[in-house]
Amino acid sequence: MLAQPLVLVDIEIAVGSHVLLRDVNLTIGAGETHILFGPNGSGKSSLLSAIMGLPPYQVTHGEIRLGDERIDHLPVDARARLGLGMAFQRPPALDGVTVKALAQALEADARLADAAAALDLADFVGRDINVGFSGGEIKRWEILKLFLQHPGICLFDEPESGVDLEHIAAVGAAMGQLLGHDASLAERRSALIITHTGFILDHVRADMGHMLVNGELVCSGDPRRLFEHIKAHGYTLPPWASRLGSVTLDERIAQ
Ligand SMILES: Nc1ncnc2c1ncn2[C@@H]1O[C@H](COP(=O)(O)OP(=O)(O)OP(=O)(O)O)[C@@H](O)[C@H]1O
Repeated sequence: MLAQPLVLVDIEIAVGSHVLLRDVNLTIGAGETHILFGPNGSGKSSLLSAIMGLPPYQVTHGEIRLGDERIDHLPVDARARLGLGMAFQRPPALDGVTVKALAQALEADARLADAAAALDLADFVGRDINVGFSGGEIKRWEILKLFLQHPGICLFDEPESGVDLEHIAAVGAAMGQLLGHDASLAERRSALIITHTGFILDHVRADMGHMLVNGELVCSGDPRRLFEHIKAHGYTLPPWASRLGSVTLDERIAQ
């Protein structure tokens, strides 16, 4: 599926009456890869879940657009059909559904063998999805799943966490291949990637980085520079980054 721009306009995300994110404005152009940084509990996974349309995360203000289509009122399956795909941080086990069966349902049999081999999952095609998989195997399966689904825009929730040092390069290389980072911009997939370690920056062409603190996007800028700043100074506002939102970072952290 071809990449399309994903646009978030002034969105607020809540679970029941509890607001988790507010004033989020973000545009990921077709074929672009954006990186999302932020401390634990800042709302990164909630943001990805709300974009994907997963309950209980509700968009209570603003709009999410995929290409020309407004998607924030659509159920998760409709969003998937329009080209959104997500590699989950903690996906469920699917008893009775094998990797091979899902590949067949997605009409992706032809892609299965090579992609599974690249992710060292060739022996897993007959197994039920995530049943008895180790933490690292689950993460590799989530990337393989996106290879089968071929979405136009991929959301990755900490794809490296729990992956050992030998497999981490394979995960990074597979993500780069999935996103088409050796292809022209028109042939690439778009992506929004949550990372704490920054490992993915060695493997994909990241176009933009964003910092999320206390449920608000506070700044954006060059992803490598932003990551180096976070390593040196924590989740503080870099003087060179474009500031977003209406209050200062210190004010936001104090809230
Ligand atoms: N279903 C929910 N009900 C109530 N609160 C929730 C729910 N989901 C998330 N939260 C809260 O929202 C806040 C943000 O959680 P989220 O998982 O999005 O953070 P995160 O930035 O992804 O953190 P981490 O880096 O630790 O994975 C947390 O305080 C969390 O407890």
